[in-house]
Amino acid sequence: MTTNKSNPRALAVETLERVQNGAYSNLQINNVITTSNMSEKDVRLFTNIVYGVIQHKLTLNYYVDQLVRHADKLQPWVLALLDSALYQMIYLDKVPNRAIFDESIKIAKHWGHDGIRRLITGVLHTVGRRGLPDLNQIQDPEQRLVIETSTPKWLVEALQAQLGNVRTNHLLATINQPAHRSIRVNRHKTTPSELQEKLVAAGFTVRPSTVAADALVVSHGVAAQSDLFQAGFYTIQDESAMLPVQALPLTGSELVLDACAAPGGKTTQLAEQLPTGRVIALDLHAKKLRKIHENAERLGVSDRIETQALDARRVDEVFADRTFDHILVDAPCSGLGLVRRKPEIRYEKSMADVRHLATIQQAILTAVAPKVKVGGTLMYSTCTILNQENQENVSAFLATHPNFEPVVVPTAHQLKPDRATPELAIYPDDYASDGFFIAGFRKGSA
Ligand SMILES: C[S@@+](CC[C@H](N)C(=O)[O-])C[C@H]1O[C@@H](n2cnc3c(N)ncnc32)[C@H](O)[C@@H]1O
Repeated sequence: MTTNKSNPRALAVETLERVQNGAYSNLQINNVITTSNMSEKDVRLFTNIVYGVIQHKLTLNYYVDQLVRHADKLQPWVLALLDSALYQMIYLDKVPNRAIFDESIKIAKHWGHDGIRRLITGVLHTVGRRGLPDLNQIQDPEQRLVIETSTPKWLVEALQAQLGNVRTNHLLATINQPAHRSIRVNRHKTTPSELQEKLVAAGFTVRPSTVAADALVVSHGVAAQSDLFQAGFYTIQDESAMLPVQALPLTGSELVLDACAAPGGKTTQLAEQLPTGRVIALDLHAKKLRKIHENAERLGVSDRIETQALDARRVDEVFADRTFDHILVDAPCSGLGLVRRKPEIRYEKSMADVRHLATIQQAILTAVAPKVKVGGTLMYSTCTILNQENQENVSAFLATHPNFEPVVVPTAHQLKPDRATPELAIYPDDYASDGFFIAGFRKGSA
């Protein structure tokens, strides 16, 4: 199938087909944008259609099932075309139906045979005349929530059990809103107010974060394309992801283990605060370590970082007990807190994955615990929002490690005071950041 490189709708259908076949949406989107010759306005439409269809996938599938007999037999590209046309009709107020009809039918004609053109024309005209199938026909309230919010049943049930129905409804009603775009100020080179001034002078709109002390929130401007980024004045990182390092009591000369470190967002954050200290950064995958070096070079802190490919569950083979002043375990996790940025993540995981990851997380915590010096801190974090990978791991760790006690996670400057608890769970609808979880443990004795 060949696509005109400047047609945002055709490129969106092609991209959606690839995502249906297992490709990552953010990588595909970046790839298409860099190789296409779309205008800025068309890039926005293309991105909006791809993310929008993925965000509303279960809702759109429901409509297609109601509107097309044997929808399960449709070829992936035909389904992607129907989904993207319906998405535009339902969710994009500013795009006239005429344009959606004409463009979709043109794509159907270009790629398909006449039967497909007739199918697409028929479906779009039916919706134009009679409106959409009514979601209230779905009798079971839980199934209705699954379809309305496009969230798999297992995840709806897990959230309801954890948060209750009211909070779950609020969270699911907001997961398709955009997350803040934020950057972390490189304290090794500048200060938040100085960088803010420089960015404003370069045409950006930025404000200090209410979540993390070293974060600025960018509402206008492409942070990854600025000369200030290339010169290492900041790194791109979510506000909530800055909190685990911010919560460590660093004085500047410590030896810190970052047990699950690539691509190095937190390794470099640690290094920026250790002028006379050192970070040992581990990752299971050797090829990911290169990214840590690239980031550290750009930020000017590479001489404070040592990397090593190692399974964190095997630290005992390499390091003596009580080697590190502090240890950070930013664990491999299901990543459900990133749902605003990676909308497909909710369809890719299952409760079995969550439980499997929880066993790995516990094994990592157990393996690294002896390597913390007495009086040092073991900081645990994930970018997920389910208790199974968070609070349940904390309870299991404390139950089996009586020599550790929970420490209050002193968070951001303006977080709600009632959040100053031993554990900090941030949900995506709290501050429009990624969902994150942080818990700290201080070692009281060997
Ligand atoms: C959540 S990511 C870390 C993100 C990183 N801390 C940052 O801030 O940029 C988890 C990382 O753990 C690594 N990983 C997975 N299993 C591991 C293990 N058993 N030991 C060490 N690293 C592991 C993954 O390759 C992945 O890079």
